[in-house]
Amino acid sequence: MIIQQVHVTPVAFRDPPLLNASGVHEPWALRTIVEVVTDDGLTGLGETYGDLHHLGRVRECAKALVGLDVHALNTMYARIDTIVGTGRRSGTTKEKSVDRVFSAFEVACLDIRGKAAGVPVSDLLGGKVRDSVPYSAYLFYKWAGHPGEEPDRFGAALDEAGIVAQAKLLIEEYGFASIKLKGGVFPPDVEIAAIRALHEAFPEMPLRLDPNAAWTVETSIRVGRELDGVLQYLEDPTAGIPGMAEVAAAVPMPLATNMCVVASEHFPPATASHAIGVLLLDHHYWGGLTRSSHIAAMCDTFGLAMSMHSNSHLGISLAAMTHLAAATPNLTFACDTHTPWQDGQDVVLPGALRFLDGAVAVPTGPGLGVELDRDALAVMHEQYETCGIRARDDTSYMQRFDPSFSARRPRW
Ligand SMILES: O=C([O-])C(=O)C[C@H](O)[C@@H](O)C(=O)[O-]
Ligand SMILES: [Mg+2]
Repeated sequence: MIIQQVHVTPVAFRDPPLLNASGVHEPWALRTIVEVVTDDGLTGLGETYGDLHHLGRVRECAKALVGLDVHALNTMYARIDTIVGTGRRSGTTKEKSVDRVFSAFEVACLDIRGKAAGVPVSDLLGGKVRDSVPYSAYLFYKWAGHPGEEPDRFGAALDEAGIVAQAKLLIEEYGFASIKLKGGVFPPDVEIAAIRALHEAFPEMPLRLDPNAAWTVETSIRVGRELDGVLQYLEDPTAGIPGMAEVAAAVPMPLATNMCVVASEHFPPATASHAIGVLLLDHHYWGGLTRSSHIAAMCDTFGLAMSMHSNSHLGISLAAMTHLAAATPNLTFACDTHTPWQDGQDVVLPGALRFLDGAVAVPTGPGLGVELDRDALAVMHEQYETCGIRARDDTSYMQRFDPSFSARRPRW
């Protein structure tokens, strides 16, 4: 199974104006689609970030993988390290860049290996321990529509009533059984009120709040204490391992992160200081599915619970996330997904991945279990060509409408 060709296609899809601590999502989200083709005619799919700088690296590395066997993942990683890492960056930054580029190719190779063996990717990761993977309703404060455009079908969510209405809509359509609110948008008391309103509207549902480190240690402790008994976990209230450790020691609920533990070298200080109780896995930056399984084993060793992080993504990523979650015994909590916000837009043929009661059934066919929709890929690539966006920049987009906006952290 020798790699003969690698196709790398940037795509763009519509994204609603979702608010966060950095600003607001632009009208188009970007992704890069990777297709690895072997000499025996098998094709594997991968999906990764779409920013131009990253796309350039993915393209450069794709050429270096031609001629390798799809099993030669260590050689593949070393080649990518030579191109992306050596001499250009050091430490965590270097490792993260290599992992980010490697991930899409690793997923595509696992897709091929699963197809060749006639087994799902979850089998290659040790076998599924659950038949379906629960996801949470990922709520965002949002504008009714992008400025100058018609409102989108989700409408505005700029206060607690809007957030509760959004939760109702997503739960009705997807059946989610837990809720995450993206915070760091309004002063903490406003977001506390939104969480309380959600608790009142959905008393049985586990709730999480993620302000993306928009708060000081003091604010984080105050919010954590006020939301005692209401939050399942509090995600990245403040920046950095030492700050998180201070908060963790003073609040009743566990702290989760996709910000302060993002490379292996963060494990020793984070575990020694008990900074986090939950790690959000993300194969896109942890170096693919196999390496993510190793991270899960590390979490098991250190007694950390697990959930999964997401960014705006399409169906190849959802399939990969679902296989990984299915084969991760210690994945404790429902995973994040941005799928509802893509509202049916996808590069894979419909039908393979379905949400039922908030969960996606683990595909049982060979490989990832999703097939590329070539027409959709062409349309989304054309959208990429014409949309004018080449890198995600929530802050500049926000500043177009509010020049005084600052993404400084901590803000409160
Ligand atoms: O858990 C998180 O930090 C995220 O999901 C990061 C994302 O980039 C989110 O903030 C977003 O889509 O704006
Ligand atoms: Mg987060």
